[in-house]
Amino acid sequence: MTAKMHEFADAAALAASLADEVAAQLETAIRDRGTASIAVSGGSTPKKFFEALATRDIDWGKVSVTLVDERFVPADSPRSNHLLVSTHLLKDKAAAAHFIPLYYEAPSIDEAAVIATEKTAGIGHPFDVAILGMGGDGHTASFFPHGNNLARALDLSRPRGVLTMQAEGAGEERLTFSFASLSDARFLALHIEGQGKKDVLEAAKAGSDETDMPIRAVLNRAASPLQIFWAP
Ligand SMILES: O=C(O)[C@H](O)[C@@H](O)[C@H](O)[C@H](O)COP(=O)(O)O
Repeated sequence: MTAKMHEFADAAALAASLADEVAAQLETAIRDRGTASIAVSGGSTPKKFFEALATRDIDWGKVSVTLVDERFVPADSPRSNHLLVSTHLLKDKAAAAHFIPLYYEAPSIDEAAVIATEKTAGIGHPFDVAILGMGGDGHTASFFPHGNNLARALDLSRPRGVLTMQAEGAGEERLTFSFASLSDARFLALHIEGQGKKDVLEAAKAGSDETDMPIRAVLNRAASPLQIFWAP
């Protein structure tokens, strides 16, 4: 599917524009189907976007928010994406949203992934909005280069759900929605910032090996058009 580039003068302008677009997408979903669902990524990039989206005056009580992926740490860990979203997004107007975490205390991460799949089964068929980030190694979600579960995670023939991932560049073990869960989001966006990430994107476009740069799966095989939001 094609990718459309949206470039902005700075991160603040990008955050405002992406927040407006996402709010409009969620409002349309609520109007058409009564509810809306959004999956957001963690990391450092989304903070300004989250802060802007939290102020948008939509019917947040009808919106389910979840994570594209999560480090296998409890919500009080500084590495937790749940903590990041609670701090920067689930406040102000968006405090009324229904958040579904991916991390659950369980005897193993595999059992936590089964719980996360069950807990999120009622949303995301497809997601109304999915916001992806990208690492400097070309990972997105927790689709890390040479990850132990990467082939399964990128296999669009597999069922929707949450998988585990271990990889050299990932730090903690990860929980991640599969590509099949994210690929057909009604609004599928990649939010990256800085010249370095733009260079990584160009390198990804110049090759085809998804094991080396998993973002290539999203660039080349996503079911929905990919909206790339970039600021210097
Ligand atoms: O849990 C995570 O870290 C994210 O979901 C991950 O996929 C993130 O989007 C990239 O690593 C980019 O992170 P930065 O925004 O910090 O560069």
